[in-house]
Amino acid sequence: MTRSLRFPDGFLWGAATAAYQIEGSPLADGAGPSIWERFAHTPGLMADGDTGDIACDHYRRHAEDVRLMQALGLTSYRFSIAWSRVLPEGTGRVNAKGLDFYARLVDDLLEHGITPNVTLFHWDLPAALDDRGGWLNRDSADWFAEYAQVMFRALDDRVPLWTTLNEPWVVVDGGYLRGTIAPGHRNLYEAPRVTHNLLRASGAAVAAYRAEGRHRIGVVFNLEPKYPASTRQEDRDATRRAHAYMNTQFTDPVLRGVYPEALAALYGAAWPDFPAADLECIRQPVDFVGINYYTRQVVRDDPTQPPLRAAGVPQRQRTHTETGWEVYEQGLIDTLLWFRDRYGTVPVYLTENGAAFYDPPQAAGPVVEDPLRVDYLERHLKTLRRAIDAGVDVRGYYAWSLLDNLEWSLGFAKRFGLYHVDFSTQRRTPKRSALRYAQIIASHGAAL
Ligand SMILES: CO[C@H](O)c1c[n+]2c([nH]1)[C@H](O)[C@@H](O)[C@H](O)[C@H]2CO
Repeated sequence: MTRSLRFPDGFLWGAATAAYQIEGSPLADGAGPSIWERFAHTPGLMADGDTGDIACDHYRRHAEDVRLMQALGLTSYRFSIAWSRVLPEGTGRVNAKGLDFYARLVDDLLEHGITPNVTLFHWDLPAALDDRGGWLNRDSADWFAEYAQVMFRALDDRVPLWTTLNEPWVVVDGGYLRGTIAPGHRNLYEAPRVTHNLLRASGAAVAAYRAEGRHRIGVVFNLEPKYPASTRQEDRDATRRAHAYMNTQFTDPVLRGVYPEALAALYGAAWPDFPAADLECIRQPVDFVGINYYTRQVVRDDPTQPPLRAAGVPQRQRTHTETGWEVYEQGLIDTLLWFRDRYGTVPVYLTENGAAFYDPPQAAGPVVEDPLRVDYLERHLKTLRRAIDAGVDVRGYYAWSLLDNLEWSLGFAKRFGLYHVDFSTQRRTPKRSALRYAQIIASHGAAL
């Protein structure tokens, strides 16, 4: 007798996107430039010279895309606000046309029975604020709280789920340590200060929400479980460092009010002495946490890789995605159980999960066949069901992504979408994974 895989009543079935990756028209109707406008137009930084100038043209095709969501039976849609579309200089003047775009999108979603889940910051900081120091400037917490309050006052009557930040780790590691994403810095001393100001900003926005919000607000972390490559003490220590750097550097301050002790040793002289009052702001209680899960990392000691002194060990015996990530669904339940055991019963949404696979060129038929993505989706949803059965309070799942889109500096070649996008015609075509997801949604999981 196989146990039913039905998900709990009220569980949300969603898909996720982000403004700069899908909208296009980045400077339309009075919008100001973001740091991604600058980064993407800097020669040599983007694969194939791809930019978000058009992307999926969602700014103009949003009504069509909401109908695509309805066709799948989605009950929720996670998307981000382009901060500089609403506040062109980042603070002060509000661009009514920018705000109106998001109000119309929210109203359209609600008319189609789709719950909006709104991310305030998905990496596209207004360029005008970067000119004032960006996340290196302690004032960034106030700038973000001001922007958040504008959005709460405009849309909180219709938006039941808000998140402050998407994946602060990626901003810190990619934007300030490795330079692989905007603003493209490579500075060990900047990294922990940016972590701190991002978390301060999130806390300030949550505090602003408590003053007038009527619904729920959280924050989104990418969590990647780390497994030692061997039982050697050096590998176990390296695994602990990698876990602190990528995971608890962010979850512990927000959910426990302290940074992991390992960070001071990891950053050394670059580790600042943060005022205790800052941690009180950062630890503002959240109503839920979004977790983005894609893969795991097997870790070995590597003294040649400062500051982490750790390296990933390829698991060549297993399927990998086009972004080089191992398909490892066990890591999802390991992560969710770890999260619950460490932080208790804070509700969780799986706010991103998906894979880029090479979708072979296909005749322009009604469906793009993507068997590897179907398998990835099924593996992870079955595992999510196991985690819920084990007592983890998971309230929803968001496939990354609704559409093939701009995979940041990797460009358009990495395709994560449930819908294939022909970027020369903007034609959307459902992939087999979209149809399978629709079937799973229609049965509330029983069809898994
Ligand atoms: C480090 O992987 C992260 O969990 C992660 C993966 N992803 C993300 N974060 C971002 O939130 C999305 O904007 C990306 O498009 C998506 C696919 O790469």
